[in-house]
Amino acid sequence: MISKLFNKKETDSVQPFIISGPCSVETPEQLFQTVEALYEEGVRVFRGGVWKPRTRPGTFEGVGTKALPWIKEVKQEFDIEFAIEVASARHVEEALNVGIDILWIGARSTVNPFTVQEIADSLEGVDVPVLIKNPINPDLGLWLGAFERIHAAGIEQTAAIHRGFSNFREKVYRNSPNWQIPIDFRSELPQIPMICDPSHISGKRQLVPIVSQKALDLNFDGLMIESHINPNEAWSDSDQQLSPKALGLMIRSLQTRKVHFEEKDKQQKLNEIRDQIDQADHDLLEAIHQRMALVEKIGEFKKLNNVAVLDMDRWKHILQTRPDWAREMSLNPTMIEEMFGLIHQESIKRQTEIIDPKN
Ligand SMILES: O=C(O)C(=O)C[C@]1(C(=O)O)C=C[C@@H](O)C=C1
Repeated sequence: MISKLFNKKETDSVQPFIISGPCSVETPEQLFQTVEALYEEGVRVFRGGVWKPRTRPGTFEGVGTKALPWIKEVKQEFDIEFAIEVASARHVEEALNVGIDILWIGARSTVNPFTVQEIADSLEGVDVPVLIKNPINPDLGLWLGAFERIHAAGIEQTAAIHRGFSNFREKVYRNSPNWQIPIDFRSELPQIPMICDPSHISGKRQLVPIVSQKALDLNFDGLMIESHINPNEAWSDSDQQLSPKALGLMIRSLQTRKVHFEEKDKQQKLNEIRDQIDQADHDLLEAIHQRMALVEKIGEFKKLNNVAVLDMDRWKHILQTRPDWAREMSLNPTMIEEMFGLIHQESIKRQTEIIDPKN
């Protein structure tokens, strides 16, 4: 049940917390059959879209309010909890009236502070867990802001859902994972459980196990995965839904990891390697410090001879050679290119301060 997610301690087993269910609730039969099959696979917390925010009009926008009694019925039949997406005060009211257990705020709502505030206001005095998906654009502040609004309304049980970020002509993912954003989120709000939604990141079912495994390797607390009794016939997101059987198989095949080393000698070994990393990082900073001193020397020289700070030819040469050197050392050339981009930016800043201290 969802309470497990909020009571999880760092030392607890790393079994991921699973929420599953169809992208959309379509018919009473589809809902019942999907829940029944997923229940057999061990799923106890369910999801199902009722009101669907779609990019383009004219596509299936969810069956709406009439799905709520169907959910109430399956909740009575099985001992389960059910989560639905809400995007307005009316949705919240209708969901709570039929005893929906968990609400989630979708990516298209998180992006809009007016919408989040409307939902927050409608939750004043209510005790219900709220899951908040990341905004569609890679903006950590918006995501954190949504939590601040919901917490200010008195909601205590909240969790984050990482569903990836919109992109342009990206070929692999439907929504780019940008893993650094949920990692940064966790360093800002470490007490908030983080769930990954591999279905929306992947966009195709073949990729769902890979993204799920990656999330577990990054120590996410749970997974929200779309599953449909007959994925190919689904009225929305048919490419990314798994059958309940496939979902069960996938969950059992996921490699779960421990959060920490348990044995003392292994922890000791880790500490030794970390000491070496500390030394390597210190050397790295020494090298950057030396480089900056040389950059400043050139800055003085340029000032004396009235030469401009930016030297495009030299910068191009650096941009060509450093990634090549990186490749020879089995380093990621793109990472090294980005690193030199930052270093060059700092060089320009320092030389500008030397040449023109007023700026
Ligand atoms: O080589 C120079 O002219 C420098 O000032 C050094 C440096 C660098 O950081 O390497 C800085 C600015 C220039 O655009 C090119 C290179």
